[in-house]
Amino acid sequence: MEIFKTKATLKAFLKPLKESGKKIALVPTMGALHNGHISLIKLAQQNADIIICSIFVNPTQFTDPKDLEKYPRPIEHDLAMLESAGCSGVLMPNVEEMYPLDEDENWHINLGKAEFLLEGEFRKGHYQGVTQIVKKLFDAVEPDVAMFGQKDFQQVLMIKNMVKYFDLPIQIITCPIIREDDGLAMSSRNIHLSAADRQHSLVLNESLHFVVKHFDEYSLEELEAKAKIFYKDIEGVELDYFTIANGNTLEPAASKDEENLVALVAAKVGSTRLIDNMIIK
Ligand SMILES: Nc1ncnc2c1ncn2[C@@H]1O[C@H](COP(=O)(O)OP(=O)(O)OP(=O)(O)O)[C@@H](O)[C@H]1O
Ligand SMILES: CC(C)(CO)[C@@H](O)C(=O)[O-]
Ligand code: BAL
Repeated sequence: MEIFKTKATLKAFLKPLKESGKKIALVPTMGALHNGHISLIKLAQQNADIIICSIFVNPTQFTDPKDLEKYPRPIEHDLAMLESAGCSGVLMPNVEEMYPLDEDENWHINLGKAEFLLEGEFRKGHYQGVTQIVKKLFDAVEPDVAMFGQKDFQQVLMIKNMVKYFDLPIQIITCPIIREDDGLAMSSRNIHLSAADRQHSLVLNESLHFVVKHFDEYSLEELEAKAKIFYKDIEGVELDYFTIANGNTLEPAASKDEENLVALVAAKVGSTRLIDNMIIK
């Protein structure tokens, strides 16, 4: 597995591979890898010949400086995981490599109304930062396909909008959510959960599961109300939102008959903010 600190060395590595017709996949990450990330690598291997993973904790998508500061960075562990997963190359740039210019501060593109809902409401400007770095990574790698996890449901929608905005010839593949045995969605931030938080965090999966299981029995209002009751009286858990939304617009579902429905949740568990979702249909 090759390790690249600069875009130029990665481009030089990829050039002959592209010329010989190899299909390239990019798996963008912020590191602190777990089996969710490895599932992205494995799915990439089914869709391409050469798999490039990027590890970059992107400052422009963090709205809370403490969140950025304490983001885990276990680099040796990450490289060992990628090596044994059969990843072809890793791009590990520093901040100057990705943001060399003052103009970088001016990034703004139209991502549609959904940018401002849900995560966009709680993390203002988050998706401008995400799409800015993903565009830079796409420019550096020029992949045929790129893999993103359904765990960040809204992120996938924003990336697809960014791809449309620039008319990029890149296929976006969404990977299912990988969970721990007890249902908690794997996330790099889970490492910050105390033993009590870890127990309390199960409420996200349980409330989503309830909505999917009982979807036919109740109205949308009843489902949301019942899901929110799960969060009452759990010490240290603070619900940011629980919504049943249209999977294309992320607007609250107006009717149970809509075609794409998804339940999405974000909650603070102790000092850690977690997100999760389940597709209803
Ligand atoms: N449990 C999971 N199952 C599938 N994909 C996942 C999972 N967790 C993260 N991913 C995907 O991995 C990619 C990189 O995500 P990232 O490095 O931010 O990890 P993360 O675990 O989501 O971390 P955090 O949520 O703490 O930022 C994203 O496309 C994300 O959706
Ligand atoms: C896509 C991404 C790597 C951009 O920094 C990040 O938002 C993530 O890890 O989901
Ligand atoms: N996994 C999404 C990246 C973030 O939380 O900033």
